Amino acid sequence: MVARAMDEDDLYDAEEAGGDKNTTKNHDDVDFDNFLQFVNDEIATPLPVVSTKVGGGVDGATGGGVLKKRSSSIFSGRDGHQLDFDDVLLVTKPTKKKPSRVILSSLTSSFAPRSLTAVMGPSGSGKTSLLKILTGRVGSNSGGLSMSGKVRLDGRLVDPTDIEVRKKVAYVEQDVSIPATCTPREAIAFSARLRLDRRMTDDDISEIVDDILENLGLMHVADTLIGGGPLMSGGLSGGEKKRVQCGVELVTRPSLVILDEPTSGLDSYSAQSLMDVLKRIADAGATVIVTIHQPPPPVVRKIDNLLLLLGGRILYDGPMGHEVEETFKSRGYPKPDDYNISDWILQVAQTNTIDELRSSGFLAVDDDDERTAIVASRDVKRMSTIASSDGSTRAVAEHVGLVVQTRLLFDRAIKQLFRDKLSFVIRIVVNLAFGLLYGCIFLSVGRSDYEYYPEVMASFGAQSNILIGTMFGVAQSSLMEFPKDRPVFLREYSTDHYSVLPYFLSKFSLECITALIQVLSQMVASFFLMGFKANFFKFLFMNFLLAIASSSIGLFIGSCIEDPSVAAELMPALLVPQFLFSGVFIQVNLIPEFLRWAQYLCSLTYATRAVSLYEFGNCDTESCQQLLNANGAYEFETYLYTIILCAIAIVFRGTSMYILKNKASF
Ligand SMILES: Nc1ncnc2c1ncn2[C@@H]1O[C@H](COP(=O)(O)OP(=O)(O)OP(=O)(O)O)[C@@H](O)[C@H]1O
Repeated sequence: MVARAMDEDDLYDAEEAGGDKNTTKNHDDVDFDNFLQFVNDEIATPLPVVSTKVGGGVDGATGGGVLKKRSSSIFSGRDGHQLDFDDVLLVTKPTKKKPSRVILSSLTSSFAPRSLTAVMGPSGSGKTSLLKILTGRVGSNSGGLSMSGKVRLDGRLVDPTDIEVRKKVAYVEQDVSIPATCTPREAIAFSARLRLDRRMTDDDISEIVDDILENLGLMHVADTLIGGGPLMSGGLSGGEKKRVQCGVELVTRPSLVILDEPTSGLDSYSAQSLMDVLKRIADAGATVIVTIHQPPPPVVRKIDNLLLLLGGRILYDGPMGHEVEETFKSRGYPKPDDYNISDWILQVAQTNTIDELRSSGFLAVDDDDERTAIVASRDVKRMSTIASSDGSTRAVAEHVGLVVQTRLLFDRAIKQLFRDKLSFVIRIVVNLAFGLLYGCIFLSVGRSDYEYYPEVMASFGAQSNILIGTMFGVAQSSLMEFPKDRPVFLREYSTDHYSVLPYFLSKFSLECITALIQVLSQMVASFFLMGFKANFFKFLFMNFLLAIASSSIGLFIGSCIEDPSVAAELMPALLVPQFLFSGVFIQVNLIPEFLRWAQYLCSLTYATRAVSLYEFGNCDTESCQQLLNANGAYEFETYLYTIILCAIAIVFRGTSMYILKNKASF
């Protein structure tokens, strides 16, 4: 394994051989120059990049000794990013009922490379909000919030919401968003294959994956389904899932790692092990920032710097350890012997009022809420520029192309379908059962000679029933499935796993397969009992197109509306009017003219017309022709109905793609 890890490092070194470190840096500079619109500054002024706090330990040699030390890909050296933020203010927008509330009060601080910084503070003090701003998940346009301030990466002003900036930051959110049907090994390997250099062999990838699994203490569950969801019992514990999410981000050897409560839900040994991994990554050169609640002493020893927040203000910003204790002691809060430091500082923060803390010298006394930070030791511990690298910066990797991205996504989706097969099997069984029911109710309606109008109407009703069943069934399942995929897509897209097109292509391919099985099961059960005259395959094809158009509508609603229950409420509003305008309940020519145009908005209209042409088009009886004319079936050629349904599917899918891309990009 060691030999493998070195091979990989050699590969990176070889990639770099063509240019020195400055080449890489200049590349970054060019990128950042495009992102300087943040708070309307036209030209970024490179700051003298400083670290205000204590840097990390020496390369790879520190840590609590919990884990086996060895040369490893995730611990190999890199250039960290200096991250500064200046006057970051986050307030809720005032409404008629609620006045504006300050969440973050003009915070200014910085995080240096080669250091592990803990962001601590009581619940609600603004830790997650700060991380969301720094990682671009909250921006100046976030609904309900107003944000201002400046963020600099390596001294250059950037817009953290810009997708290109976001891709530089490995962000592990509080909520886990890994597909439940993957194993930890598959989840990490998926991320590695898509985000690491395409020239890596499968063996290289599996070495890296093993390395991460081992270091994150996940080997014993490496091949267990992550689980979760109503139909998949068992699976990993919350803490294990969280570690998988960390592994997925650490696979790229990131230079800037931001983790929101990575140790919550972990037992103390696992928390210690994870912090040891993060410390070693910081020692390798990365800038590592974590939010954490009351870490025990062994974890505290791994932390280089502390940013302590209270009510959106900075209470302490400086080195962790002895300096924190001294600062609190000098301001009248000496730590009692039976307290550990993290418990003590949180107790002080929570049991004293802002005024008391101010009068002790903790917060600025000039009563200016927007300038409240004291920066412990800032003057004496100022360090110069970006921490130097140990010379093994990774060159920009060549990622796999769109075809491989699509294949990998499709493979994962197929596995997902098979592993979560119960819900799919239920869907098919329900379709078969309904198909049989329809078949029995409309038994042999298609075997009449359609002389009388009620015979034609019965057959038309039977066709409509099949089509409506398809429309509801497919749109519903597409809408129900999407909330599971949505957070996964948003995380993976924004962390540079793949582009939007492969995601939609793989999803579409799988949906074609599942929709076809769904439609086929219903039609096999009903079509022959009903005894239609139409060609089975033509009917099946039109029904399938309606299914695809309907699933596209489901996807569209799912991408617009985050809350699945709201989306489910909205669904009937989009589907039910289709019965009214497609001639099922009332002939189209009887609908008042000023409303008749709505028929053209309904996918069901086109499918119904095409199918009735297949069934009654060759029938010369007056009844058949009356129905076809009344419902406008002759308005277009049959092939045009096919084209229109395809166009509906494309428009709704394209719009969903656009909406999701924008959501993930923000
Ligand atoms: N979108 C929002 N709209 C309104 N208020 C918000 C929003 N996001 C966060 N807040 C408020 O900002 C405050 C800080 O929230 P935040 O999640 O950043 O705290 P935290 O320190 O991470 O808490 P915890 O440790 O419990 O996770 C809270 O009072 C929260 O209600």
